[in-house]
Amino acid sequence: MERNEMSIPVIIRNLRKNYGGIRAIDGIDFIVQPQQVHALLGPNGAGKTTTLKSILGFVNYKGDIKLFGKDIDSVRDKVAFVPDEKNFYKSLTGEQAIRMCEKLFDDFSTDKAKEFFDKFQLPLNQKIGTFSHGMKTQAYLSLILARQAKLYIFDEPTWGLDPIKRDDVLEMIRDLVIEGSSVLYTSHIIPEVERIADKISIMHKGKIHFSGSIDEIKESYIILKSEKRVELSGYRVVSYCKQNGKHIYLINTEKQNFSLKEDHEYYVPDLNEFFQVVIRGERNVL
Ligand SMILES: Nc1ncnc2c1ncn2[C@@H]1O[C@H](COP(=O)(O)OP(=O)(O)OP(=O)(O)O)[C@@H](O)[C@H]1O
Repeated sequence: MERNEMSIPVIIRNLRKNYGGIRAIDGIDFIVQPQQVHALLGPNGAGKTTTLKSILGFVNYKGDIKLFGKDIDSVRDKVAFVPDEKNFYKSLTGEQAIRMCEKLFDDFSTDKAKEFFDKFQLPLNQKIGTFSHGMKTQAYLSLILARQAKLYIFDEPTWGLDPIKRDDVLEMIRDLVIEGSSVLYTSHIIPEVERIADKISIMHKGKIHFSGSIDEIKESYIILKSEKRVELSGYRVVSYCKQNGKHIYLINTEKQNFSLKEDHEYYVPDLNEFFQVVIRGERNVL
């Protein structure tokens, strides 16, 4: 093992996972760097949850996953996660769940957990199984954020939350990296990703199609939209799709001066436009 791998929260190399005949993950690589919020962004069925389950050792997989240079079982106490299915504490009240976490996790703060329950206005004496979807999400977040983990993994952490709670949770996630931890989370909500992610991996049909920052998107790509097909030989067209009757080209302009004689509409894409062309064009743009 290289020495510096021990400081890297997640390294994934050639991860593959099949469920019977379904190829859920098709050879992905990515790295979660220290003190970064890394978002795994993709449409339904992209393989995001399966990637998290593989990292956490909840499913068998092929390929290599290292957390702080080690296998998950050696570092489990440094990793806190909110799963996609929130059934674990359903027969417990908030109070009982907090007591259980106290016993389970050395890094758990009872005071912090109670503060979060209070902040989210969750009753401590009601069974978590009777909570609404949004309340369950908040209860799980309260129990996880009360830990002092080195790596936090969230599967759709804002699922079912109202806009105010969503904003609070996004701020809490940002605070984790300010305090020195690292975060990997899944989402398909682009404005949320735009707000808090340092790095974004776009996943579709089991593959990572882009991994980088919003600044890298803005510095290295343009979108060209046209009513008719455009001759772009000589340019690096990395993805193409047709939408609302328009031809849309995603062009990598790195180390190239982009100039067209004809009067075409072209501009620097925001994350939403970039995501749409990558996914609709089904291209790996790296
Ligand atoms: N237990 C399972 N058995 C069989 N197929 C599965 C299982 N879990 C996931 N899959 C399949 O693997 C693929 C990836 O699913 P996954 O849940 O990882 O996607 P996702 O990106 O998290 O989707 P979503 O955003 O809708 O939650 C899908 O085709 C899904 O049907």
